[in-house]
Amino acid sequence: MPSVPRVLSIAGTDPSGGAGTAADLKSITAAGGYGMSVVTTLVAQNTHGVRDLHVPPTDFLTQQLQTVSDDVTLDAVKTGMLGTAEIIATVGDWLDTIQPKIIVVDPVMIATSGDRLLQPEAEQAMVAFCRRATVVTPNIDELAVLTGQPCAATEDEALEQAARWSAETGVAVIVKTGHLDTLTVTNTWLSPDGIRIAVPSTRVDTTSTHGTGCSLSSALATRLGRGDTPEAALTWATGWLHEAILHGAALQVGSGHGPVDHAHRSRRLQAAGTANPWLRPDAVPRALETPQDLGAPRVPTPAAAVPPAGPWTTALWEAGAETTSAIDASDFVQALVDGSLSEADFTFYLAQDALYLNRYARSLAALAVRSSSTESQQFWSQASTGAITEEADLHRTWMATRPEAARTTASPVTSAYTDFLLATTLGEDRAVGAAAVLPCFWLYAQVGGGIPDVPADHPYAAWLDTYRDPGFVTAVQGALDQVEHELAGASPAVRAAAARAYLTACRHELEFFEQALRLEPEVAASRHQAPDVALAPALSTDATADFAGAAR
Ligand SMILES: Nc1ncnc2c1ncn2[C@@H]1O[C@H](COP(=O)(O)OP(=O)(O)OP(=O)(O)O)[C@@H](O)[C@H]1O
Ligand SMILES: Cc1ncc(COP(=O)(O)O)c(N)n1
Repeated sequence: MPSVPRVLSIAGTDPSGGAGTAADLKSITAAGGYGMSVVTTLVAQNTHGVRDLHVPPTDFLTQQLQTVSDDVTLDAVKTGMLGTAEIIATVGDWLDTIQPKIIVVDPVMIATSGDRLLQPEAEQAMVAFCRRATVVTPNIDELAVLTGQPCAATEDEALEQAARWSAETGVAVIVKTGHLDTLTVTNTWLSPDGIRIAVPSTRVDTTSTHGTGCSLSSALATRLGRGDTPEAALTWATGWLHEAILHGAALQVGSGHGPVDHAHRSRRLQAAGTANPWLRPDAVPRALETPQDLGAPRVPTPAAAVPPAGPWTTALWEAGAETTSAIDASDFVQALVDGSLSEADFTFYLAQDALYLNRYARSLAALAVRSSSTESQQFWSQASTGAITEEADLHRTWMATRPEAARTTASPVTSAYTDFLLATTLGEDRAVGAAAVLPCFWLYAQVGGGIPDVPADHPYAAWLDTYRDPGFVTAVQGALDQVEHELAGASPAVRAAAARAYLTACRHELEFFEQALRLEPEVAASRHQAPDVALAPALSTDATADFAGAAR
């Protein structure tokens, strides 16, 4: 199996780039595959709808298909808009000859705009075509046509329809609840033997959903084609698409139902991977005589959940506003708060947090050693004890049942942050060290202050409560008092170094939060290699139980 799966999309076109072949190629690329494209129908459409269709001669479709398969080994094939019974028959014959290992069929019938993309008289041919698939991805209306049932009004009804059809045909089905009026959109993999793998995500309030079905099926085909298990493939595809939908509107493409941002994740990773220094050389002057020397805030300053302790910490808060706002708006924090963060991502985050806290506690102890007053020594010592106690709590509660998380080692992002903290608290002036440890206190309290009350069944309710703990807020106030005092008494040059350390630590915080979203589920994939044939029936109940606890 090559590491880059070779995936062929067989679909219609969308010159505005949101659906069809364009969406498929972008999704295959985003999912880590090499995308290829055979065109069934030329569609003159944009974000408002379809204006015209042109169907090239079927002979030419056959030529396209054969030209690709004569030359390239296909790890997965995804079909989208087929349009007519003749095209369905042509693609069906070709598939029967080639017999690709993975066939994902998105039985496209009607576009979001309401335009027909499959001739009504071809519906039954499409139903029969679906029997060739490894997995089909109908929306609620397409599921009704497939099963010959009335349109399901609830998720349970849809699951029941799909389960019956799957058992009868031996083909797995993804039940998608995007078209139902539910707060959570769930994609459920249903195997013919009744096994269900449900992957929920929070519904995004947006009109940028043109091409979501095309994108999900292409990403799924790619992940299955590279050997992922059904659970790993569907989890990845759903999470990636959720992010793409969230950021679709920002593309400002068209004035109807806009596309999703297929490339959002790669753009984010590219930005995180640049070698640009975090701080501009002129971000902080060489010396700070007064707090005002730090300059006016470049962006609107969010209200601080725990107020600054005086003019110096006010100036630091204003200077760090850009990063503070970015943390609040980050996908990780949003997903943690709305509960859509996957358990694997959350477990990774907690495991890194435990490693972080251990070294953070040492940095706080270093400040205690170097303190010049008894009060200050007491404060840093108690804070250090608090951090190490919290680490022990994490191990006792969450990680005790997740041995692979307890065994993990520090990520590059965690190491960079803790190395910076230890080097600064041990090697720089005490005021600089105090400023460096402040963001961990202050920005956690900030995230906590912005969290709405969550229902008791929220998966991370207990963890979110720790952010708002009154004892923690008192500790934050104590840290602010220390930094305010240290800066007031420091030289202008040391104050400038302290401001730089504070801003650098703010940025480490942002990277620390977001790192869980940069994980690839390699470990899960390699532990659960996809079987060679008939993916879905090969899944055992034991395997499904194991998925639930699989680490990345
Ligand atoms: N508003 C939304 N919020 C979150 N996820 C969504 C939303 N709309 C769609 N999705 C995601 O996109 C997937 C496909 O969406 P949907 O159920 O609408 O399929 P579809 O009708 O086949 O798509 P298409 O619009 O391309 O025809 C869903 O299963 C879900 O993962
Ligand atoms: C060529 C082609 N294939 C599929 C769709 C469905 O996508 P949507 O329902 O989001 O418009 C489409 N509009 N065009």
